[in-house]
Amino acid sequence: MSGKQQLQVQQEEEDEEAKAEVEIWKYIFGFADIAVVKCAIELGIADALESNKPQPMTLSDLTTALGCDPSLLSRIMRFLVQRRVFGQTQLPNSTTYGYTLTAISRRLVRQGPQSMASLVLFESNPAMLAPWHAMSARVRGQEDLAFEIAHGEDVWGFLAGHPLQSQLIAEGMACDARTVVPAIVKECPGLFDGVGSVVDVGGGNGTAMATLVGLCPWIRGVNFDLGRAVEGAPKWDGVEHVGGDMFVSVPKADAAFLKWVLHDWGDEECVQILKKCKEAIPAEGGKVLIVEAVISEGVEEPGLRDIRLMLDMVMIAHTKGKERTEAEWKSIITGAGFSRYNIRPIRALQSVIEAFP
Ligand SMILES: C[S@@+](CC[C@H](N)C(=O)[O-])C[C@H]1O[C@@H](n2cnc3c(N)ncnc32)[C@H](O)[C@@H]1O
Repeated sequence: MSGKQQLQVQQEEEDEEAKAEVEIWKYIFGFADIAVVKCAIELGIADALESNKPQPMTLSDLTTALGCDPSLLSRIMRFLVQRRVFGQTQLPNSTTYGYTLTAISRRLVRQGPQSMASLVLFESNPAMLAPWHAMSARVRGQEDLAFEIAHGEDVWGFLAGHPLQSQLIAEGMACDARTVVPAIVKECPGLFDGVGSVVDVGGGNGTAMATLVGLCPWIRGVNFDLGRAVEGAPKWDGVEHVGGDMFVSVPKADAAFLKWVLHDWGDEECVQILKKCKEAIPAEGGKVLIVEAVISEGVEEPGLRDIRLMLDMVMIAHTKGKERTEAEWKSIITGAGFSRYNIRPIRALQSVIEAFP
């Protein structure tokens, strides 16, 4: 190696060290992001800004509206403005600044059409954070799931006995359903042509079916989930709630829809669930729509890939499932007896996998 090359290598190493010196702090204090956003939702900061729209709110306005300590609130806002969660703008003819919503904080408005607030509150709930501390034990080979190590039962057993968390998951999943279902309908033209009925298997509180029926009014929707999940669910036009166990049987329909259900389960359970879905749809013209992430090597948009890999870690912490590659999807789909499948990517964490009997 020439002297010049040696100097270049040395410089690169120094740059790498300098970057790492900063980056390591993200891992030390990474929880601050989730905790402060949770705090902002609980305080109702985005809701106050939404109510005052289009006027920005000064610190004094916000302090009065939320009944908060001004000095602490200003530090929270400084942190969140730095992350572009909120914006800050100088008021006309004034030296005072006001806070505004950004594309991120519009998703923190509790009742907003793009709201992801309930999903933040579900994932940051102490019961859902506890299993993260048991990940290493599970990875080292402890048979119990991380969730079981933390709570003594799996997530579904736990939710059955904890109505607050059960409601949080239902509302959290509904946030995703409200954005993903319109993306599916828009980006997969023809997907629901000639489909008269759809059963959403593990459909939670029915938001996905209600959204689908709203966009495709020729569809009769069935929202199928565990009895306790559908008992308290809201009533939706065009959607029938049915309680039951997808490992036993699935209500009949032209198409079965499974969003963020199979990733909660191991391969064996996925094959069992898919077989029950196959029994529920017509052998001719029926299909199963699996709305899940597909982890691929290389071609994924890097930001989405990162979140898909994060979601895979959530699966270790909370379930016995995983995010799957196309080869892994193919294995369980063919294992359940489907003859063919295709994958339709959408602008979301999930793709739509169509599986045909
Ligand atoms: C992660 S949530 C997904 C909810 C919904 N599909 C969505 O994406 O908005 C998984 C759902 O599976 C349901 N589930 C779990 N075990 C089930 C079973 N044995 N039979 C039917 N549903 C079940 C849960 O109650 C929960 O609503």
